[in-house]
Amino acid sequence: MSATARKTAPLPDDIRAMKGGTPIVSLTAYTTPMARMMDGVCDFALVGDSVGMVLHGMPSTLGVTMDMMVMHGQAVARGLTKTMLVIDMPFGSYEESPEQAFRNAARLMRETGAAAVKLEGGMHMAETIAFLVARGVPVMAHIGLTPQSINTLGGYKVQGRDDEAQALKADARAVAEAGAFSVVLEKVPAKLADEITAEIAIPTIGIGASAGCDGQILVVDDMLGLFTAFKPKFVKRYGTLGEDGEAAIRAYADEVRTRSFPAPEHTFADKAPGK
Ligand SMILES: Nc1nc(=O)c2c([nH]1)NC[C@@H]1CN(c3ccc(C(=O)N[C@@H](CCC(=O)O)C(=O)O)cc3)CN21
Ligand SMILES: CC(C)C(=O)C(=O)O
Ligand SMILES: [Mg+2]
Repeated sequence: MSATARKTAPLPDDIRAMKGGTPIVSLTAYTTPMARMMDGVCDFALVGDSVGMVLHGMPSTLGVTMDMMVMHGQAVARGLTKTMLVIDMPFGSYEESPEQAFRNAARLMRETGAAAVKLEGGMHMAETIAFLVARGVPVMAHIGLTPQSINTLGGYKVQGRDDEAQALKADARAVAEAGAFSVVLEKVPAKLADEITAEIAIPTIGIGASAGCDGQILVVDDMLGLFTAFKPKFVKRYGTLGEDGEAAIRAYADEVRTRSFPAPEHTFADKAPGK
């Protein structure tokens, strides 16, 4: 069933069941109004740790904290009734041990109402994914370009080219076998993304991957043209909100300086009407 025909949000198993069907539609969301715009249109919304870069001006996602994820998760949850909420586990909140991952995943779900968490990593996170799933935490995996590893990956580069391809396939298999209900493939060659999509039993969600993935995700501020500090090649701008906002602010500034704003209809008489 598509998100638009639903009365309630899908569950992780409903997303899993969309493998091979109509592509899964998703975007990031960090605030209530943005969540409302996509409610019932997207199948799931992700409170991404990209929030640090997009809303807080951080240079990478490494500085994002659990408290930030909880606060943005709560804001997004207030705007969703028909779209599933997924929340990123931030850097440092899950890598140490399965127990640490469970403690923090449980906090994210308890305090935000998210249906699932997402974490970065393939084979080396398989044990943690299985530990979480066994304890009631649905997990979306994220492999390929994993921005929390920017300092060991050496840049936001395409992953899985040439001799890296087999390792990326092994990561995809490992997270699927560990019980993840879906996996994000970020910035991997299209042919490799198609091969992984054909090979594993769970939906692949592409970002800079392939139209053949089982679904797609983008940072909503990127696709709206609202975030313009950088533009990855995989971003398509469907709107010009950044430019529109700048023009609106300039128009307001001009009108204030010329005293044409506020106009009479924006001001109040000293007697109430009819009195
Ligand atoms: N606004 C935004 N959009 C994103 O997609 C995003 C974030 N922030 N923050 C977290 C991660 C970081 N991601 C990024 C960040 C930069 C590039 C980028 O600049 N890519 C260039 C090439 C860079 C290189 O080769 O080193 C590109 O053209 O794709 C890609 C993905 C994806 N995620
Ligand atoms: C781009 C998506 C997949 C993400 O992890 C994020 O926004 O943090
Ligand atoms: Mg993320």
